[in-house]
Amino acid sequence: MHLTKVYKQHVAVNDINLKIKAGRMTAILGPNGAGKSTLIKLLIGQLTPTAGTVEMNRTRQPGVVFQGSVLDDALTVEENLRLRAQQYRDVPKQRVAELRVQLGLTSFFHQRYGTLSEGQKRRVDIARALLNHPEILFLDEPTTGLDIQTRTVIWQLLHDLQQREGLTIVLTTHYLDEADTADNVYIMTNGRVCSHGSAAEIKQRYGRPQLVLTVAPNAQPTVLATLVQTEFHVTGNQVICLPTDMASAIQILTICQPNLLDFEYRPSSLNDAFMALTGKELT
Ligand SMILES: Nc1ncnc2c1ncn2[C@@H]1O[C@H](COP(=O)(O)OP(=O)(O)OP(=O)(O)O)[C@@H](O)[C@H]1O
Repeated sequence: MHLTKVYKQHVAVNDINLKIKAGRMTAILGPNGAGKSTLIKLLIGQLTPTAGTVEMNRTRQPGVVFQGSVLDDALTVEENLRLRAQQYRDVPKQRVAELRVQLGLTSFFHQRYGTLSEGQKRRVDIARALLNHPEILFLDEPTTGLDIQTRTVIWQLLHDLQQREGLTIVLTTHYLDEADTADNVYIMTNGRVCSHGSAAEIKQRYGRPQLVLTVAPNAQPTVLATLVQTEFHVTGNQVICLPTDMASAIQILTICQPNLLDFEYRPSSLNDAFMALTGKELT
């Protein structure tokens, strides 16, 4: 609550209130330098806040996956996991074998960690963080630097863990499509949270749907005359309208139909919301 972290003069995290819901996936979305990693480090207790407190109801230590791995390149996947398992007091013997199956590590289980692909490494890192059966798993940008297929696999795996095991997941990302599927999203810029809620709520609050009308030759004046109550701009033979909701988009289409060659309806996206909130695109 009211978490703040100041590095010398720089305020990296500025008075942030965060509520993590048990058994859900929470995404902290923001561009590079927004303060996401600092926030995660405050939540797991790796950094001491300059002000504010963290309250966590849990019995076991949380699992944490950092941006850089803590595993040994020269050891195999199995050796790494067995070694790490020994560092906890009560990890049952079969836990490593369980995670091998659950995270799909079998085909490279006896391969040295340093020789794995980035996606394979990420899976082993997640297995390592789950050795002591944590109730909550923190991941700092788990999919950054991965190709799109591998990102999808890792993302699916995290959703499965959350849904099947009831694991609470908190992760940072700068990919909008990933945040879109989380249960709860916090949008961060310059150390502050500028919006939070479900992706659908944020889109509804800040996003604007677009209706793109491709207008028949010479019909533009007629179409524009009907748009008295709608914001729009014109590019070539296209009129880009910003209706307030789907119902008003349908109304525009009904009135303009005789003068249209084509149309496209684009529902509001998290990117629109991000732009509306920050004036910048999240790239
Ligand atoms: N140890 C430190 N000393 C001074 N400034 C720091 C330190 N760590 C981070 N910062 C600064 O704090 C700000 C937030 O950094 P942080 O790593 O939390 O951002 P981020 O959102 O995680 O970015 P990225 O996506 O690039 O990891 C940045 O401006 C960064 O330069």
